[in-house]
Amino acid sequence: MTMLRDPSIKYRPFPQVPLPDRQWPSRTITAPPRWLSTDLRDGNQSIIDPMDAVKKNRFFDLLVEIGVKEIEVGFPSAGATEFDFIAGLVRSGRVPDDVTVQVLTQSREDLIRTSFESLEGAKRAIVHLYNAVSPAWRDIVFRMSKDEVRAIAVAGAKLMRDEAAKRPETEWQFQYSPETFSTAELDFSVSVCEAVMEVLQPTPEHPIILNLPATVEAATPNIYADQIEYFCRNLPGRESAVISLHTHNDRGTGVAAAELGLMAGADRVEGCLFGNGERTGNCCLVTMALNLYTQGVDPGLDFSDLDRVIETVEFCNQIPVHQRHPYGGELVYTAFSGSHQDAIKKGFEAHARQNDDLWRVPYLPIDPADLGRSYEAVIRVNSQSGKGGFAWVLEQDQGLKLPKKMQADFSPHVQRVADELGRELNAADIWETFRQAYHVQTHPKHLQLVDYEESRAADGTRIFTGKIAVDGVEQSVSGRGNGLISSVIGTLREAFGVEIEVADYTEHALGTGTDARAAAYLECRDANGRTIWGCGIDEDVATASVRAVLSAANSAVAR
Ligand SMILES: CC(=O)SCCNC(=O)CCNC(=O)[C@H](O)C(C)(C)COP(=O)(O)OP(=O)(O)OC[C@H]1O[C@@H](n2cnc3c(N)ncnc32)[C@H](O)[C@@H]1OP(=O)(O)O
Ligand SMILES: CC(C)C(=O)C(=O)O
Repeated sequence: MTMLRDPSIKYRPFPQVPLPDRQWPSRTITAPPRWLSTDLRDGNQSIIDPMDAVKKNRFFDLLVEIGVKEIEVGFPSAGATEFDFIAGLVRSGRVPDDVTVQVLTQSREDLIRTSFESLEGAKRAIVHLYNAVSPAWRDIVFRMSKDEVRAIAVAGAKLMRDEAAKRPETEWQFQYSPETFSTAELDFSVSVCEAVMEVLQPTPEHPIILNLPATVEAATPNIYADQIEYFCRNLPGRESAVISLHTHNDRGTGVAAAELGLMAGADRVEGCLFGNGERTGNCCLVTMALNLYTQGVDPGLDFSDLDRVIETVEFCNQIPVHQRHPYGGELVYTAFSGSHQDAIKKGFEAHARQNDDLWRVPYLPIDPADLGRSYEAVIRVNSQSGKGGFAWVLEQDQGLKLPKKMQADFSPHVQRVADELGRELNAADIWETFRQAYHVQTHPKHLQLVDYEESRAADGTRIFTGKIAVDGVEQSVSGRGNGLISSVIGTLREAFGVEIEVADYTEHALGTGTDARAAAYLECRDANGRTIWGCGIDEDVATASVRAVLSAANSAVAR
């Protein structure tokens, strides 16, 4: 086999656009575009098994629910499934008044006629005509000159005009795509579109949609933006055209190209949910819309229950949404690594304290709750995790707020278990590790709080009585007020010879109202001066405190 020394010699750099005074780089997007979903057309034509009517109907309903107002529902001349679905839909009365359906046709006579027939009876519809215009398609696919290719577009436009005139009961809009626009000569694309406009006579009140596809993405997104700005500046009658973008993702920048294209003057964006579409897909409408959302621009599309959207899209396309897909992927709000967890946990705490709604949580570009995601899975623990990780999980799962020093004490326990298991630790694993490390609750072999009662003296001081057991041998304890902890410790020392001394004590509430409980943490020293921790979780502070003493005592006994 002959090997090329440098295979890249097969390729050439994409030429620059002659636009030295380009304006788009200094613009910002301040309003959403008109959105068109082509899930049921470009998306559908790219999947292994195109959708049947059940799937198409379900997808259509989803698009209506999330607020898409222009929906390309198919390619009527592709076959009976497509035709029947489209004809059935427009006649079913299921197209809301504020939604316009669109169909695509090649610029071929029989296909255009079939497309109009499929829309018979529609209140309003867009017929979308296309033919490829760039050199490779002219030379290789059509073997035609520029004039001949322009003539294909003009002939199609004339037929569209005439077919529409036969059906005045429908409010028609015309869309023309110079397919392969981004790899064609710009002046030629302008001239073809101009010729189509001459036939269809659009006005500012009744504009044509000129859709400028990056049919195959072949350059960096700034080049596409230059092409859009150039086209907008050089199209005669620009005010009578809605400029639409239709990007593909062959270089992985389909969304970026559409964003820059909007900055360059476009009005409308075509794409698919989660970037389905030919080859590497189309511009992802979810990503693009939520990118706007995170800049404070309401995209006008509702993704507040994103998991339901994903469920329908996956069912209809039979393609899973990647776990790392922007905004929607299962893992995109999850931090496993220690420093990320630490920052996110601090971010959530700061967010809870601040007075405004401004979202400023490190590592999370959007509030998962805005998309219907809960915070629970944001931080997950494995061997790459740090203190912030398990502290967050314990707080979310058990309501426990571990003091910082106790987090440091618990950390090696979690690390050991994560290394031993070699997998992610779930909340139950962490809680079990915690229970074992601090003898939380009781263990048959250890000390137990058997009985506990609390009352108030006339001056309000707490009075308590109870029993402690070791291996079933019970011992009474009692105390008053702040002497509670020391009196239990005294009882333990006398009855069982357990030596512990309190170094520090913290408590916090775990709930409110009838669910109110408390957690208490003791930092203690055992007889050898080593630090041990006690932790009690209970229905009130006093009980939690006693349990904390017992758990510390259990640790001391265990040593
Ligand atoms: C970029 C895009 O995504 S465009 C959308 C593409 N989507 C689809 O093609 C899905 C639906 N398509 C279909 O079901 C079929 O292609 C049909 C029914 C429309 C047409 O099928 P066929 O008649 O077998 O034609 P086929 O699809 O092979 O197209 C090839 C012919 O169309 C011509 N053609 C291709 N594009 C165009 C165009 N935009 N305008 C005019 N002619 C075109 C080709 O030159 C070729 O002509 P030739 O046979 O004289 O060489
Ligand atoms: C028909 C056009 C809009 C298309 O799908 C493309 O060029 O990718």
